Amino acid sequence: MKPKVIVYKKVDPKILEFVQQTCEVVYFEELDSNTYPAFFQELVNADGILGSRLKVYADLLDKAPQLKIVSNMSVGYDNLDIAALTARGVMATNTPEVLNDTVADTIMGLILASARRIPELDQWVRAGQWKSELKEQWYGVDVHHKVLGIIGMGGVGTTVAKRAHCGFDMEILYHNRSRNMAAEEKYGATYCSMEELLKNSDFVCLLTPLTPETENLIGKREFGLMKKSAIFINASRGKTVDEEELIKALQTGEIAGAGLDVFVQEPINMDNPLLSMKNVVTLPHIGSATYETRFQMAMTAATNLVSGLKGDTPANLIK
Ligand SMILES: NC(=O)C1=CN([C@@H]2O[C@H](COP(=O)(O)OP(=O)(O)OC[C@H]3O[C@@H](n4cnc5c(N)ncnc54)[C@H](O)[C@@H]3O)[C@@H](O)[C@H]2O)C=CC1
Ligand SMILES: O=C(O)C(=O)CO
Repeated sequence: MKPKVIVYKKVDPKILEFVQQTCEVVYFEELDSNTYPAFFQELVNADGILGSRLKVYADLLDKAPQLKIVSNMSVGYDNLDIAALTARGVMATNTPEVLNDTVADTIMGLILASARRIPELDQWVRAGQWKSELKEQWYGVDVHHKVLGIIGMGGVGTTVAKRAHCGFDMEILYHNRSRNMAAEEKYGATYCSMEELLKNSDFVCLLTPLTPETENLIGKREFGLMKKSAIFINASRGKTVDEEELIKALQTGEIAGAGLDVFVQEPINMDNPLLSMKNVVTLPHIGSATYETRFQMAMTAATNLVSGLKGDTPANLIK
């Protein structure tokens, strides 16, 4: 008998066909108040689940006594309680590497958009404000030859460093749990303390996973250490930053601007002050959201799922 799996995110039909070769698939394009009851019903005898963002904690695992593998279709896995999964002998996998280039492109987009004020000026042109030669008040700041500080020099961080160093002649500072010799050798990145990085960077880019250690990693003290001209970029998770302190730092001119792909609450509340700040560029968590990369992520997640259910060790087993 084929193992039973639930795919709870919209994926390309080719992904479903691949999984169906070895598994019986129950498919939900998304989980919402309409589909949750059926999802929980199917969970009772599911061997595997594939999707993203679902909080897989002990309470959910209690409803899934047969579960053998949780295949997360993202590299970040702060939605999984790894200790609870391990205690029950359930494998968990993620999708690293395949998204590095796309996420790094998004981050360069945020850096350029905030430094050169692209969304703000787009609005200005469309509003019919471009009536004479551009005045100094609309100038931006250069990105090339500036200092980029990367906190969390892993797969995505290294790929951002490559673009920034090779394409924009930027000087790279980084802070990480351990030295990244490849980034140092290939992209001239310099390892430094968090404090040094914050004091000396023109752009501070946060790329750590969300863990108990990194929750609110950047707050009042850290914004206070940054240059007043600094632009803060966050594409990790909203909770790695104290969002209230970010808002204050932007309001008081402690920093010059921000480019944000992630927020404490997603989708963002329309009354979030960040949305009314001209010096903030906001994106709806689109880091990896291209057709090509989402397909690769889904195929990686499907391959992990099938491999785990066949009794092999999945390539991206979270340890
Ligand atoms: N906005 C988006 O759509 C996306 C967001 N992400 C986020 O970015 C995170 C990083 O992704 P990858 O680079 O693929 O992961 P990775 O695991 O390759 O790199 C993370 C790096 O952060 C470092 N790190 C962890 N804790 C740290 C700490 N306390 N201080 C300093 N460094 C620390 C690690 O040593 C590692 O080098 C993901 O966990 C996810 O939350 C990733 C992809 C897309
Ligand atoms: O992979 C992740 O962690 C994301 O946030 C979406 O790509």
